[in-house]
Amino acid sequence: MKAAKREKGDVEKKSSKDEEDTNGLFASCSFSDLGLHATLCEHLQDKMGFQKPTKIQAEAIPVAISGRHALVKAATGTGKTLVYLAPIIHLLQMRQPRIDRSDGTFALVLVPTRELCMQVHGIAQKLVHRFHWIVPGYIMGGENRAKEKARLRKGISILIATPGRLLDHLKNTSSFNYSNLRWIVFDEADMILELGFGKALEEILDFLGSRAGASEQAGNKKGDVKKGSRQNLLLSATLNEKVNRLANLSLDKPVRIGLDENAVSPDNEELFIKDSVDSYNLPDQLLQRYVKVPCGSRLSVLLSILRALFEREVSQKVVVFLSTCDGVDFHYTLLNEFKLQPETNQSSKFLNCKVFRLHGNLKQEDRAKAFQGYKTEKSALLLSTDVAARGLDFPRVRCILQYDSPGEASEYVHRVGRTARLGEKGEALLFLQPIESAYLRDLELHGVSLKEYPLEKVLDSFPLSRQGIKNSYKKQPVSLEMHPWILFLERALESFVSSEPTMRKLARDAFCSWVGGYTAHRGDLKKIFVVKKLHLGHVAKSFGLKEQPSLVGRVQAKKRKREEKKEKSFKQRKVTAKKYLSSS
Ligand SMILES: Nc1ncnc2c1ncn2[C@@H]1O[C@H](COP(=O)(O)OP(=O)(O)OP(=O)(O)O)[C@@H](O)[C@H]1O
Repeated sequence: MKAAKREKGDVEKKSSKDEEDTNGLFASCSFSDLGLHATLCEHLQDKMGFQKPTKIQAEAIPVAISGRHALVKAATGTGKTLVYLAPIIHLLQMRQPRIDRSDGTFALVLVPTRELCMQVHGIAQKLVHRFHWIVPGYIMGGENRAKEKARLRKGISILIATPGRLLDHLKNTSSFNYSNLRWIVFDEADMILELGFGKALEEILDFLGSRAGASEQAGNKKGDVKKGSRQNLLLSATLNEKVNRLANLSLDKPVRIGLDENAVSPDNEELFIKDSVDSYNLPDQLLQRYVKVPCGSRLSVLLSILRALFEREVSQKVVVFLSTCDGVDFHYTLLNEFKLQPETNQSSKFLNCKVFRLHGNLKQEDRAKAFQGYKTEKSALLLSTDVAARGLDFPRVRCILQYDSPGEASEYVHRVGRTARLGEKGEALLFLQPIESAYLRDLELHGVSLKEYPLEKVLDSFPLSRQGIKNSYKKQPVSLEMHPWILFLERALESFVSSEPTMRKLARDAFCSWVGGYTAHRGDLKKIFVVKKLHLGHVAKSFGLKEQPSLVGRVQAKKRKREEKKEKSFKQRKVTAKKYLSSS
């Protein structure tokens, strides 16, 4: 019998899920029907528990094997990573003579975030298990450049990279050998562009000699890149017209997969996607709801919902999306330290679960720890900015809370896409203030419609007698702001935040950043998220503050700090220049 040993406990679960295929996600063919090498198919099945390809894999893998350029759009969690990694590994392992590290990089995968970089690298490592001569590696912001240089010098066959760091090495690492480069993959292409890497990508394409129509690549210092056999792939769950320029620059007569007929323009070679309002596919089994909460009650409602979720099911994973790094830090500390007052006879933590945080201002090692930690934990809460919104595949996430609303509808789609992956159950809850209701209509334009969350029922479920509160309110309906549980929690939160100087500082910083973030909405969303309509005192209350911190003072202090910093580095430069001049 074949090596039937399973690597992971959940492999078995996946296999049976695949066989059932209640969601029609899987194709009826096998991986070998797609033309993949037998050893790779065996590994996919026996070691990774992938019994059958998903529909998007069945459609796109043969195209990728054929060598054609492709634009691939498919819902979140449908297995797009394998769409490019499997064909690349299949074609690389076939090469005779066998490829060697000294041949340098054959495939380049560009991703928008560091966590996605690590994740794709992890999958590539699993897939090359039986092909030890193929070496995956990654380079990304926040990592040690010298160590990366050493790894590039040794040779990396499949290189996964974030754009900024890749460009850095293209410019500064002379031993980086990409003369055999055959594939460039843009995973989450629209996000890479959203993050402002458009120009960097163009420079990268120039360096790699992969800009469409380039005769001899301008600025390619290597100049010896073998051309003609390039294949580029562009993928995302939300490919929209914003990627047209990149598609034009990097793709040659691409096959369009998963883009509906109306969204493509067959007569215009240059316009790959022509949708003005894009409609997005979301998993059918995803339960999507919204809850309208007046600003001042947001924090206590968030805490109540989280508590209800973890009380309902002790072992589960939840992600809360927030708009700013300061917001994540404040809520992270609060959730780790807040306890209901002793008068309630309850001194344990308010939320009985492990809490992780992820955002771009954390040190790289803390980011990596949080990413790995949340991934392996069976029951935990992750508080994150949008760094976790794209591509991350945390197993068994049951619920996504969008506490701060996303920007464009595409961001909504990616955030909720962290749950209900590959046929799993999942629910998503969007927080809105009553003044932001129009956002629901914006989502509807993109084919996304949400039901209302039964907040009152959840709040009423808290045993108020435990808190020493009379539950006579039940006799007559009260507004959310007057709900005894909410009033009780608000008081407890305010007294907790005001009694702890660290908490107060975190709350003030989070408040200021939140208001800043609110003003940053773009385009039509500016008409929905109008900062002037906000009651800043209520915003302050949503950070447990009794009074609204002064935004003006804060802005001035920030400016002063910036100027002090500038001054200091200018003085330092002067000293260094003086030293240099006197020694020469
Ligand atoms: N054929 C398959 N059979 C079983 N599981 C699979 C198969 N293909 C992929 N998976 C698993 O499905 C999950 C989602 O895959 P992946 O992360 O590639 O999705 P995605 O489409 O890239 O999602 P996103 O758009 O969010 O980035 C992963 O856990 C992956 O291991």
